[in-house]
Amino acid sequence: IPGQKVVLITGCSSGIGLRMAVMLAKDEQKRYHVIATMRDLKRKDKLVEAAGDTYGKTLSLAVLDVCSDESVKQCINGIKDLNNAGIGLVGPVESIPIEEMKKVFETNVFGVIRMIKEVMPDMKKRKGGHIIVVSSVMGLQGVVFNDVYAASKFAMEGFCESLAVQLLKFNVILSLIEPGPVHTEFEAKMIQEVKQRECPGADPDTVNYFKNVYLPSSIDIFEVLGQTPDDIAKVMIEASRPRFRNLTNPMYTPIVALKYADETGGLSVHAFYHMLFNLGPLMHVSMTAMKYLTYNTASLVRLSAYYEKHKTNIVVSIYLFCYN
Ligand SMILES: NC(=O)C1=CN([C@@H]2O[C@H](COP(=O)(O)OP(=O)(O)OC[C@H]3O[C@@H](n4cnc5c(N)ncnc54)[C@H](OP(=O)(O)O)[C@@H]3O)[C@@H](O)[C@H]2O)C=CC1
Ligand SMILES: CC1=C(/C=C/C(C)=C/C=C/C(C)=C/C=O)C(C)(C)CCC1
Repeated sequence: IPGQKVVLITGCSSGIGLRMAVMLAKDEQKRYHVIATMRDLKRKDKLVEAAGDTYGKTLSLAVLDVCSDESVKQCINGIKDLNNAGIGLVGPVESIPIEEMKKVFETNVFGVIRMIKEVMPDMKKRKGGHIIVVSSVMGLQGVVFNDVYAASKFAMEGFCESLAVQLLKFNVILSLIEPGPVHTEFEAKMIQEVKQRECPGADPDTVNYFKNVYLPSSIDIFEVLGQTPDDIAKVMIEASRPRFRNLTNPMYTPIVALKYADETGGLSVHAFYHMLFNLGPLMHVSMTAMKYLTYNTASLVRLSAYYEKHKTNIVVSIYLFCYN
């Protein structure tokens, strides 16, 4: 259909990819034709059901594995390319085999690069196109026990930040989406991974911090700050014009912003240490306080001015702010 934009999305069997595909396909003005891709079509039922009568009209299905050159080459013909496929990995570094780490980089880093390499030459030739990459807040700020996953998202951010400048010369836009915690299979897989991981090679203290300190905090953070895949899809669709960075969760933004408030990096390292090891249940209270505070934009602005001025621990500053 003339004027209709073709959007190719990777990783549509579940989560953010699935909801993005459905939301674009259901666009009332029918502006998009979505090619929803997944590596295994046996997993298509949830998507087909959610797509309803858009399936076969504004939404079609295709097979694509971001880890395979051949699969990517066979599938590509898109105008707008949304790189969403990704996998998580948590655990003490000592206990994770290098091979497992490489799988994360193969999917989250080389998977994205492979897709971009394939769609980019045609976009440059046409002098138009939009590449969207689902990164993470962990592409900007590491989180304890997520070392390898954060490293993979940092790698992608560096790649995209560099490439965006060149692409702009060809009128091709590159955008990153940086969600905080989102309730998808990613969350369930993470919780299961922490519970099941045997952590060979890690000492008992480390295993204890991973299972009995990190896990409850992490579950808590998902509970208090977690967004839905629809929230993420809306951020992209409702943006009036494309931006390079798109943090989707204003409640998580202060956590990412800490590193910019102190160039020595000490503030974020010590604030996270304090939140994880000293605050325990208090963190739940302060996160909840932050949730209510950030619902109000004016208080968010005041809050960030407060950080700026006092360059202090985020949780402590929230308390001080509450009493001010
Ligand atoms: N959930 C969260 O808290 C956050 C997630 N993200 C990012 O969002 C993106 C989507 O994750 P989310 O929806 O949450 O998680 P899900 O696990 O629900 O979805 C991930 C999708 O990626 C697909 N996938 C994995 N490997 C490949 C591959 N080699 N080729 C093609 N598809 C593949 C999965 O397919 P299959 O069904 O075949 O496994 C699945 O459809 C990821 O990049 C993730 O890093 C970012 C911030 C937070
Ligand atoms: C435990 C812990 C934290 C956990 C953050 C988490 C669990 C973030 C999850 C983000 C996700 C899932 C991104 C996906 O790409 C904080 C807030 C840094 C503070 C220090 C203690």
